[in-house]
Amino acid sequence: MLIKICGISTPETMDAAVEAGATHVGLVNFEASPRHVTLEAAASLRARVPAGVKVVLLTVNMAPTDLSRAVDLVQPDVLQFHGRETPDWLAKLRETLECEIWKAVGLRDQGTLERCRQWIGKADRILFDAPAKALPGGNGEAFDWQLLANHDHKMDWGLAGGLGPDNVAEAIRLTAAPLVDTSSGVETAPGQKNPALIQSFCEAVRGA
Ligand SMILES: O=C(O)c1ccccc1N[C@@H]1O[C@H](COP(=O)(O)O)[C@@H](O)[C@H]1O
Repeated sequence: MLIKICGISTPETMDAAVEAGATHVGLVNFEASPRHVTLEAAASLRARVPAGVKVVLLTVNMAPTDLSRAVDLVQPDVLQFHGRETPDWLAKLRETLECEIWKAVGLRDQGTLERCRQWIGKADRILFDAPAKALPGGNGEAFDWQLLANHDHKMDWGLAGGLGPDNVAEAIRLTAAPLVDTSSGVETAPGQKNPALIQSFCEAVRGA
């Protein structure tokens, strides 16, 4: 089971996520987010992560020139796109970059789920999240997990949106998600990650 702890912004919480057994750690470069880190800060946090744990750099509608600087500086294992990026652009990035390309999609209904087929062969993984609100993600909102129950997935995928230590086991049971992703659910306030909550989340996933 893959576990992503996203929106990490301090060395202490990065170390806590690694020690708790996260397989992926996420850094958010998006100024409107309470979890925003500059690319320089992201590079410095990235340097603490041991081989074997993958670093995910999350961006939203980033300009191509800025993206190439971000990749050079941070050297992520995964780029997570959380905006209105097009399938063709991501497919091109997938061909030219060494890192994995993930696309986050706000899952509203069955129609959205069907339209997600457009990402097959264009992204390495699709991340199902709650529909956008004030922010495109990171709102701590869950969506109707029943939409994914027994769904015939045609590409790698993961589950995000409002997951925390108290509901992640149920989410896995209902959806059989191979990867779970949390941000708000392991915080005491927006942007304030908590090591004990990170630990509880990882234990709940492993116990599911
Ligand atoms: O975390 C943010 O602030 C954020 C900003 C813009 C886009 C995505 C963002 N977060 C990602 O959204 C999902 C769900 O987060 P949550 O657990 O509901 O808070 C996750 O991938 C976050 O990393």
